[in-house]
Amino acid sequence: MEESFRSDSCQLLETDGDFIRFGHVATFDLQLVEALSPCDERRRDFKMDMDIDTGGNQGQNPGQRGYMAAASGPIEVDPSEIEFLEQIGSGSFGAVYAGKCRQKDVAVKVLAKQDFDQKTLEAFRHEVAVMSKIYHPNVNLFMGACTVPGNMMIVTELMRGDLERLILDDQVHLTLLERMKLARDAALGMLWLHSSNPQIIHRDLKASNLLVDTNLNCKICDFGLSQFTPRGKNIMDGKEGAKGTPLWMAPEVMMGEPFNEKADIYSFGLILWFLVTKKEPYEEYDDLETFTRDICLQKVRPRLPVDCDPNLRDLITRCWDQHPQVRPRFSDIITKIEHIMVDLAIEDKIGRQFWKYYFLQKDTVSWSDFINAFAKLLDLVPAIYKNHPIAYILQNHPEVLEEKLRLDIECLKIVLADVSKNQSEDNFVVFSEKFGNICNWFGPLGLKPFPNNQSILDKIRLLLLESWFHGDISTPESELRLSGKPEGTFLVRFSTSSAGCYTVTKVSAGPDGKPSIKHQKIQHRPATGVFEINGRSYPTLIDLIRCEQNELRLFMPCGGSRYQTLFMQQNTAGYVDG
Ligand SMILES: Nc1ncnc2c1ncn2[C@@H]1O[C@H](COP(=O)(O)OP(=O)(O)OP(=O)(O)O)[C@@H](O)[C@H]1O
Repeated sequence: MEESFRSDSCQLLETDGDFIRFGHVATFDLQLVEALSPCDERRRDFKMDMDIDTGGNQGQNPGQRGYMAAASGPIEVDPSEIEFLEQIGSGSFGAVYAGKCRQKDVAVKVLAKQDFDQKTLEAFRHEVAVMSKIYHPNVNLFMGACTVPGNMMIVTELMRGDLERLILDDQVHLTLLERMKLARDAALGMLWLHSSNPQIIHRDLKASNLLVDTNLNCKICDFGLSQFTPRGKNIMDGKEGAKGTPLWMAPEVMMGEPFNEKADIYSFGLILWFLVTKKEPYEEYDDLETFTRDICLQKVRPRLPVDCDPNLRDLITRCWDQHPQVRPRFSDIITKIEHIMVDLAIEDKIGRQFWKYYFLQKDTVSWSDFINAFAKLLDLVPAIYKNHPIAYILQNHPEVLEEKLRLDIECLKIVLADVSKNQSEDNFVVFSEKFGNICNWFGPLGLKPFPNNQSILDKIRLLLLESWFHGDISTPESELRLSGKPEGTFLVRFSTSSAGCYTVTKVSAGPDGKPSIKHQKIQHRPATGVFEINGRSYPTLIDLIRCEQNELRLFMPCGGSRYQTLFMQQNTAGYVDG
């Protein structure tokens, strides 16, 4: 039963083999070449390219080494230039190896079938030429190919692995936000393919065809080659699971009906479901006939978890809708995912709106871009300098800003900004998620006139002034700072496990009378701003510590908070009460 389920699927994979019309490549180049000046070197190159694309390969013997070298397709790679290392995957197409080519780490796909007839061979070469013209950061980089029968292989950039393995790996823990970022990357790559001329429909979009690099960037692979899938090679061994089966395939494709790029959108809906649930779709099916009937006629779809974000739920259900015309385009999907990503990163209502308004497409922004926008939101810049970005004023005319405001901004920067890995302009960046955390810890974010006359910046500055506040240190670090200190020494830090909460860590007497270090959570409801410990609530964290010091036996602040250096050179006396 299992066998027929899988082997039948390969017939379904081959319903339509000519969605890319090869002549388009030449037409496209012709338009470009006309735009070039007659003496432009590229004109000559394009001419050669066209000769090849239109079959004018005079003097070249197809099938000989050198055929592709003249085309504008991928660089022809001689098999002797490839050093094969270990096998890293296998698919219907053949085996994939990690390797080295011209001293660069690469992935090499060796075609299982090497004895194509002449027509298929030509089609394969054209296909490879089209693929080699796709350059997008979310499309696996095509580097070269060997198109000589007997040694047919494709060389691409080497990635860390595929999305399926990554998500199903128990050792890897990615937040839903990180998983949505992967989805957005994939959608960006797919939008590029769908918008290409000729349009490229993937037709075999699934988690194992999405590759992930060490920085968790996701890239599309294996597009445009599915018509070269050898019949009968879709049968997977038990270990590989249900790859190459119709699991991810749109109903219209399964039924052999005409289809368009919306078939990829259906598959993408399943990928989103996979990212949400971290489960293979349709694990309960092992019979193709039942499966096809249920998906195509009964419109069965995988079950979404009850706690799934409603916007994500809506997006997924529209993607896998039975009717292709109802399914959104990748451009809409990307915008929807971006909204969902901001919603996941930032709970605070105003914080969310702010980030969507200024930075919807970004999950990281430079500190100067952030503070310029944030200053506008909080109306921080004095009226006469309204048209100047605050980052510019801070750098060039700091004297025009009140000293208190400058200190406020320093305080915000120290809790919010991270050192940029990419050396951005000012070396500091702000992550949407960190901004969301700051809103949770110090929010809710109010606008002018500020509630209780305190802006979020006032709240941050006042807390950082307290020598017991150590902010973003880990549990082991807090224990290290308190070790050997007398009973009653304490510090307060951000909770690492509960959004918006804090932890008080103190030295107290253990059961044997010896000092031991204890951690206790301070609940904080970001929406109301109330702080709670042992059932008692306070309007601020400072009030809580002041009022609870006897009850909790908090007698001596632990030194060493990095924030204290901010106040050393400042005359902070006037700012203590806001
Ligand atoms: N560039 C690459 N870098 C790292 N791993 C890769 C690369 N290309 C492919 N792989 C690995 O090899 C596996 C097989 O790749 P391939 O694209 O040939 O098959 P598939 O898409 O998984 O299956 P099928 O061909 O049946 O659709 C991928 O799932 C991935 O784990």
